[in-house]
Amino acid sequence: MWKLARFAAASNIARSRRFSAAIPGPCIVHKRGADILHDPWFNKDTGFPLTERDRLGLRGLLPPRVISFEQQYDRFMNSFRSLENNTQGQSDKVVSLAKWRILNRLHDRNETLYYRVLIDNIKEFAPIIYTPTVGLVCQNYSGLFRRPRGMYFSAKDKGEMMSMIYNWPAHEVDMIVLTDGSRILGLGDLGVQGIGIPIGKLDVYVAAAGINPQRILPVMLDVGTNNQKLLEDRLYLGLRQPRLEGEEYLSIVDEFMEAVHARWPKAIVQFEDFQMKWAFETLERYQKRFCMFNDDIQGTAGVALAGLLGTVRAQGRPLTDFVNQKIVVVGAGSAGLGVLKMAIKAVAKISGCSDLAAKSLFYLIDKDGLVTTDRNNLDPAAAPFAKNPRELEGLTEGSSIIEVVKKIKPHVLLGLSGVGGIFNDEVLKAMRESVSTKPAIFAMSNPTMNAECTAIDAFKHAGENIVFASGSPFENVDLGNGKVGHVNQANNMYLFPGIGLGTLLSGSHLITDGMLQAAAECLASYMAEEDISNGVLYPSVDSIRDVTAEVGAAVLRAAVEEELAEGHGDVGPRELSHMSKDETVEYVRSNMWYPVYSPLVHEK
Ligand SMILES: NC(=O)C1=CN([C@@H]2O[C@H](COP(=O)(O)OP(=O)(O)OC[C@H]3O[C@@H](n4cnc5c(N)ncnc54)[C@H](O)[C@@H]3O)[C@@H](O)[C@H]2O)C=CC1
Ligand SMILES: CC(=O)C(=O)O
Ligand SMILES: [Mg+2]
Repeated sequence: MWKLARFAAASNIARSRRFSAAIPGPCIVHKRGADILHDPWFNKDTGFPLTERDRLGLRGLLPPRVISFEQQYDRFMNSFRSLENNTQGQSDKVVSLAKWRILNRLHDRNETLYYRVLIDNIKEFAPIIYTPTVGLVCQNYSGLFRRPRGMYFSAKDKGEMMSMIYNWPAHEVDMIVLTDGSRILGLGDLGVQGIGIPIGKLDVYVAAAGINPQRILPVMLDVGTNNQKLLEDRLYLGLRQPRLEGEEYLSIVDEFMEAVHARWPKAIVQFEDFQMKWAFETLERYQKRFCMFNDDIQGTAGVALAGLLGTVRAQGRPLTDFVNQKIVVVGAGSAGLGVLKMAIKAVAKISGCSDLAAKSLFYLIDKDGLVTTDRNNLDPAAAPFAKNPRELEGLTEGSSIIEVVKKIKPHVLLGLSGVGGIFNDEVLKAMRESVSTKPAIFAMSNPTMNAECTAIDAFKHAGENIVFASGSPFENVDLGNGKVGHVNQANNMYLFPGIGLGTLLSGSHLITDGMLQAAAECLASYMAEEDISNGVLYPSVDSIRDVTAEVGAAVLRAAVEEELAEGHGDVGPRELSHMSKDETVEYVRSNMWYPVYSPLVHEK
């Protein structure tokens, strides 16, 4: 399974189809006139052809000239570029929010054009609709709020959810991203303002996986907030009460999950940015009952694992050498522990060693330092990864990052702590003594200001031969003499879209460890040897649709193998099981929605 095969990089369909002449199928619309102009799904702005204006009662509601999609696209991009020029010299925050606003306005007005510009410019726009700017948007949500997007279920809705779910206007929903706002990126409890995260994640689903935007649903479960500043903010839009705890909390999530399942039994629910205790508890509670996964625990684990395997290859070593690596993980939360769980299984599988032997490679550090069995009140979730201090020469319970790095000289230093800058100059300099020929530094926390270190500092202090990855994007680093330090983006966006799409097309009712492992293996084998040896561990965000097609196919095939695939639409389980690997990739790719103006046909 863990053999590496370079998948033929398929051509970038999004680019080649940009303004393709193929005539799209008609789209039935049940409204007319101004109602269509105010519906972002159907609205074409000035792009409605004259015949359509007649058919739909739009004559006179628009200026007479018809503007082509290409012209509308260029007009938007020109406005975006002018905004960039006009905001030069202003603070990053002001510029980022201005960019988010202009994209959001388009999203609110004309979804087809919005998703087209997003797909075509994903590398440039992902940092605006996703991390890091989405973090800023969540922090400023009350002020930025103009119109609602998605659904809000609050503690006050207890007993009502089963009927409320029918308030959502779309008949079908494939993909739901759900948060309770309790751990938004590395920004902590942002209460109802965390809705920006499901919205951003689902935009990535549309751009990367071609999930039809009419069939997505961002959801906020507002059970209160423990963020005192928000509770005191007069303009805060969520419930002004402390978070529900214990059974009261779980009963709200249970009710929501039952309601979703009742209306859309096949919808996939992605849990996102829940604080650790609820992230693990809800995963445990629902994974065998509903089609769901936790992106921070499971999606992140696969992306990190692909990176760890990449670092073994970057050293010119075979994957079986994974078992000889020393890896320090800083952050024992949902993300860090998810990574450890999956990575330990992978080491054991690749090298044939026991889980215990595999565990010995990893050193776990949290806010109280090195996690050992000597710790009082050792968190049960972290306990399986705690070191026995008797086996650690020179290190003790609570040893600091710098002490651990100096002593262990790890191959990899991986941060999922949410604490900006904790890989300080001293820690990074200590990585120069790493036993690896190509030490790896993964500063995976988001958004940018919460990254454990910057890319520039990593290359400056740890040396030019490192492999570097961050959760939010950084520019590549100019090392002088024409050399460039490559910055990888190690973000779960490389996996969750494929996990969702592959599961959807398989028709599986569950998302199993096997399906998630297939996703991780696929990403791990995506990059060619030559790229890896140059420190390029992950593909460019530009090719995210290609990556997602491969990952989706891997997930689908795993579901077939586990006999969970029930098929989707006209394609049943037998047809799925007869597809070759390449045919599966093509099948997944051909099911990606692509934004074009469809002729609208009115039906009462
Ligand atoms: N790149 C990616 O794809 C992903 C990145 N993340 C990021 O990872 C971070 C953590 O997420 P979760 O694990 O869900 O959070 P969490 O709150 O569950 O865990 C944070 C962990 O960091 C530890 N920590 C806090 N201060 C520390 C310090 N000074 N030194 C060492 N450890 C410290 C805490 O003890 C805790 O174990 C967030 O910033 C999040 O944005 C999360 C998921 C995916
Ligand atoms: C990327 C992501 O899921 C996070 O930072 O929480
Ligand atoms: Mg997350």
